[in-house]
Amino acid sequence: MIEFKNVSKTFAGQQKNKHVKAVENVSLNVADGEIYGVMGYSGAGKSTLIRMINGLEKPSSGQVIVNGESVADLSKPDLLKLRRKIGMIFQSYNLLVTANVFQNIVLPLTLEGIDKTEATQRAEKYLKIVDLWEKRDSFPAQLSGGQRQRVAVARALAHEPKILLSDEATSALDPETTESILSLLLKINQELGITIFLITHEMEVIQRICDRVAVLDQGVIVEEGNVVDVFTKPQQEITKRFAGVSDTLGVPRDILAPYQETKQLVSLQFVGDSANNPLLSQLQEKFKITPDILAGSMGYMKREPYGRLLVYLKTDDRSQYEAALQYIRDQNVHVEEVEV
Ligand SMILES: Nc1ncnc2c1ncn2[C@@H]1O[C@H](COP(=O)(O)OP(=O)(O)OP(=O)(O)O)[C@@H](O)[C@H]1O
Repeated sequence: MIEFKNVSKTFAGQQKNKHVKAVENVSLNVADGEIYGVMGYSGAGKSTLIRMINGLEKPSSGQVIVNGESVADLSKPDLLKLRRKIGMIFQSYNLLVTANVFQNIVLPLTLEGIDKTEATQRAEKYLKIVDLWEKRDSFPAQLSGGQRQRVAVARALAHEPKILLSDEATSALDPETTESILSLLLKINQELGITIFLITHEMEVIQRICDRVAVLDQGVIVEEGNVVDVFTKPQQEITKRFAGVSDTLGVPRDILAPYQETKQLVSLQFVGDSANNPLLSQLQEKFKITPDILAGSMGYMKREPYGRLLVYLKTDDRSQYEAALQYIRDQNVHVEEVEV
């Protein structure tokens, strides 16, 4: 549905002959119905990348192909048609402040030439989907950040797009509101079949809703794949930083130092069914190991339960320890020894 073929984008810099390579030789494929996330720190090139999908930026080389058509080669009218099939939401919502919620949806539709009855019906339908029908007469200033983003989502959906682009849509929201917007995006993807392409610097966003992820560093994709694989077995340093795998789940290193002597401090990651296994009590039973839990977290990776634990595997018998590690791996739990 969306394909980047060896795409690079270079901007002229402020000084003569100083060019900025915002995106470099990016190739990726987003399938119909997928939620695809691009993650990277500020300045990595995420905005440039997403803006090439709806032709707001043109590649310096390579091609961005949407629905089989090269975006940069489209005529003006065809580009406009394509943009109608692509909705976009932003961190800053971009609502009309002088219009109420209902008008915020209806006005852009009528400007596009859709008749008033149809526009009104769509506004009602999509405001109900985002659960804001009761707020239809309110103005943006009277809404919370999460509600404003819901209006923006309804406005995008009212154009009945096949693709929704999300540019840091939850970055300005608190964790609870972020969760409600992310579950809305999941619902839209599943119930309306809309393909979602999002950019973010928040790992939680990727983990919660994306099927696949690309990690962008200085314009280059350094790692790409299924979200569970990328986060449980990150290859690149930057991905590890995002995933916090080599991390100690926030436990200060001086607290961990005494555990480090025996080198039996491990981090465990459980996904899906393995999250429900009583693994630690099995270690005790089978290997006479006393696990000391130093930190832990539990959440979801998309719909799968996902847990992490930082555990000290207490035993004087090194061979039992090694056997326990193997046993943990056999239970499909990802285990890594932690260096403090
Ligand atoms: N129009 C432009 N002219 C010159 N340089 C630009 C332009 N747009 C982006 N850049 C540069 O390209 C690089 C990538 O910027 P981009 O905005 O795509 O990154 P980003 O990952 O979206 O960052 P952020 O999360 O901070 O928005 C940066 O070095 C930026 O300064």
